[in-house]
Amino acid sequence: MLLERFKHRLIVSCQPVTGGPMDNAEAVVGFALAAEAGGAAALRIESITYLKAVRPRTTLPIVGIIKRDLDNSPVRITPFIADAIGLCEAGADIVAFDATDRVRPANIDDLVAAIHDNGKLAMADCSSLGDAKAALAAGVDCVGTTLSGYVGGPVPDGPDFALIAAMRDLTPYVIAEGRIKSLDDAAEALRRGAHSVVVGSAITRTEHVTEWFAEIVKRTAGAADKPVLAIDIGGTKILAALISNGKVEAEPAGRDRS
Ligand SMILES: CC(=O)N[C@H](C=O)[C@@H](O)[C@H](O)[C@H](O)COP(=O)(O)O
Repeated sequence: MLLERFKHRLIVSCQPVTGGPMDNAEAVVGFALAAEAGGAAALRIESITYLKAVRPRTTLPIVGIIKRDLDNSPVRITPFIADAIGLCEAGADIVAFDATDRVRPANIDDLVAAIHDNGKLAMADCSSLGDAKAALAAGVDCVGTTLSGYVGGPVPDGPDFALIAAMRDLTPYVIAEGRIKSLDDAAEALRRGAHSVVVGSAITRTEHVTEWFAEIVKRTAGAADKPVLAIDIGGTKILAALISNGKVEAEPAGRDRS
């Protein structure tokens, strides 16, 4: 089964920042081939144009999506049946779509039927356990935590590990996705029961990664001039730099929805 090809493996989402210098087919193909060279077992590609550019260059399974900004619905990921069919025809192996319980142009049953009629697998991008339950009842092949944190309120800093674990009680095919930014995050997702892990921004949104580093470097400026405390623990001397409020903070919260 196709899902077994990326069991306990990495999926790289190759979605550049919209309108940025990497937002072109050449760069997306470059990201995809670099991800494959680095050991990714599958790719997530947005738009028919980029899917058509990447498809002939790799045999890795591709999760295809189309993003749209609609006036009458907050649903962005593969909102229409025609989008799902277009992705199947352009060579996606799996079609992912927004499976949230919000006003939507196409219902989930019809999306799943269209994807399956075209011989492809359906992935539900969920925001909650309820979304996952409904999507599995509609016959999706796998569920992702993709939209957790993106359906209202502030976007959290880290991944939704609790949702990964809760989904794992419903199906073994849980794709951990969303704000997985470090090696520890990826490992923790597996420990919580993820079938595979999607990393996007931390690998293929150069602007975001640069911003994370730029911010921490800026915030830590002057730290070398602050007093350094030597702590003796069990005979081992540990030097703890006293930086502003006493800790070096992690990267700033993500803000981009591209
Ligand atoms: C919320 C939404 O629209 N997520 C999108 C879904 O395809 C992408 O913008 C994300 O980059 C992708 O899910 C991977 O997540 P991260 O970039 O955090 O590793």
